[in-house]
Order: sequence, then structure tokens, then C-alpha cells
Amino acid sequence: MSLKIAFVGVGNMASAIIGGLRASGYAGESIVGSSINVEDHKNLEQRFGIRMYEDNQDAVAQADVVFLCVKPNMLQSVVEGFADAVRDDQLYVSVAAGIEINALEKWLVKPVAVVRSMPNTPALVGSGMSGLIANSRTTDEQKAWVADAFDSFGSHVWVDNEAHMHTVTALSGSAPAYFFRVLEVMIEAGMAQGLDEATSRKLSTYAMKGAAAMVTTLDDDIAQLRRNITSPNGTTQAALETLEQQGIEALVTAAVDACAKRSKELGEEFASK
Ligand SMILES: NC(=O)C1=CN([C@@H]2O[C@H](COP(=O)(O)OP(=O)(O)OC[C@H]3O[C@@H](n4cnc5c(N)ncnc54)[C@H](OP(=O)(O)O)[C@@H]3O)[C@@H](O)[C@H]2O)C=CC1
Ligand SMILES: O=C(O)[C@@H]1CCC=N1
Repeated sequence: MSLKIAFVGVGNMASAIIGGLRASGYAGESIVGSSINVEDHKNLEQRFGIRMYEDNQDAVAQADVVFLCVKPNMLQSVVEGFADAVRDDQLYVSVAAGIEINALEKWLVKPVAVVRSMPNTPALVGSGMSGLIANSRTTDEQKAWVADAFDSFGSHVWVDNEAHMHTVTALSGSAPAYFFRVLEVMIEAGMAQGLDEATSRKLSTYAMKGAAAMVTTLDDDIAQLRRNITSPNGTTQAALETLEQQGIEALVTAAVDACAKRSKELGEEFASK
């Protein structure tokens, strides 16, 4: 089924999704976007072959599926601003961190199908991962469309408990940033030992890419994959012992917990409004 898709807010996350959809064959003519920053419109239209509108209502009015891609603190006023264009045959897909389905239903007023999603920016290169949960008005056909759309730029998991979306955010939505940070530190450490930046970046990045590819393609026990690299009293053991001594487990767990906690707070902040 060829549906018209509107993106309300076309920043980092929407661009990653649109890039992923376009690369996997979704036609530019079936995608429109809207954002207040008109200076970006020409660039977005050229980059993705889509049509951009200044008024959210103009994009929403012609869509079968509307992706809500503004910051969580903007979402209520943005949705209320285009409320006149909402139709009950539309499907709304929110990517906003923390915002609960019942808040979205209240703001959209009309009884519409709503999917709350938590994608991540690797969507831009076809390696996205998204958590999804749908409201009771979402039909099986709409769920299948959403799953296909999200798979076009990576993969997805459905969760059956909305509280799990906080964990999805902590392990997936925000997580590429943790790995970017680790890479930044590794590249710096390589440079401190005398490598030039390009060489340090290539070595560190391919190590991360290769490790992730082994886990996703071999589906082996991760601890065993780690042990396979770790010779007794060898170089890897020296590095891993340092990571443990410096508290990697507590550090990573605290980061994941802080992320989920912030997602929960955002939900609570906007639930009552
Ligand atoms: N970035 C990420 O990795 C992820 C983000 N998300 C979620 O995606 C959403 C967007 O985040 P992100 O893409 O990073 O943020 P960005 O700031 O990059 O994108 C938001 C876009 O919305 C535009 N905008 C602001 N106000 C309006 C308005 N009134 N009408 C239409 N457009 C408007 C902004 O324009 P301007 O720049 O001019 O203000 C900007 O282009 C958030 O809810 C976030 O929680 C989810 C998963 C991952
Ligand atoms: O930091 C944020 O709030 C968004 C949501 C997940 C990734 N980025």
C-alpha cells in the first residue's frame, strides 16, 4: 500500500528516518515535511527529493501517516497547532522520548491510531533499531505497515508494556551516543600514543564495527567472544582488568539507569498537561 507520509519537525531524527526510507526505495513524492526553519527547506528538498511546508497543518492535512519528530517539550503545542487537520483515518507515529500514548491521544483529540516509537540515528545508514508500541486503535494492517517502514532503515522490536520504552531508549535510542563517546576517547588515546587521527579513527572504528558485526551475525555468547581474544596474561587481559578496576560495570549501568530515569521524568512532566 502506497501511503503519503508527513514528518512534522525535520531535524536529526526525522532526517535519519527519511534518509533510510528514501535509500530503501520509498518515493520522494510520497513524503512531505514541515518545520519552522524555512532556511533549511531548500536543502532538505534537494537532499531527500521531498516537499517541505512551513505550516505543519499543510503537511498533516495530506498525510495518511504522520511522524511526530519535534522535541518532547514542543510536542503538545505543535500537535494542538495542527489539530484541525487531524482525521480519524490517520496513523500518528511519535518518536518523542518519554511522551506517553495517552498524552498523545489527548492532544490529538480525534480517535486516531497512535504508535509510540523510539528509533535511533543509525537509521540514516540502514542500521537503525527501534522499539515500538501501538494503541488499541491501531489495526494489524497499520502495525504491519509501521514494522515494514521501520525495517526499511534497520530493524524493530515491539514491546507490550509502555514502561519498557524507557529501557528501549536507554539501550537503543540514546545508546549510539555512548559508543560515539567511547570512540572519541579511544581515538584520543591512540593519538596520545603517537598515531595520526585518521589512523587512530580507522583502527578504533573498525574494531567497534567488527565486534558489533560478530555479535549480530554469529549470535554467539558475548562473554565467549570476549574470552576468545583474551590470552592468559596477555594484552587484552591487561586492558580488561583495567576496565574492571576502573568500574566499567557500575559506570555503564549508571548511565543506562540515568537515561531510563530521564525518559520517565519526561513522561511524567508532560502526562498531566
Ligand atoms: N536525535 C536522536 O538520536 C533521537 C531523537 N528522538 C526524538 O526525536 C525528536 C526530535 O529530536 P531531534 O531530531 O534530535 O531534534 P532536532 O532539534 O534535530 O529536530 C527537531 C526539529 O523540529 C523543528 N521544530 C521546532 N519547532 C517546530 C514546530 N513548531 N513545528 C515544526 N517543526 C518544529 C526544529 O526546527 P529548529 O531547528 O528550527 O528549531 C527541528 O528541525 C525528539 O522528540 C527526540 O526525543 C528519538 C530517538 C533518537
Ligand atoms: O536525547 C534525547 O532526548 C533523544 C532521545 C533518544 C536520543 N536522543
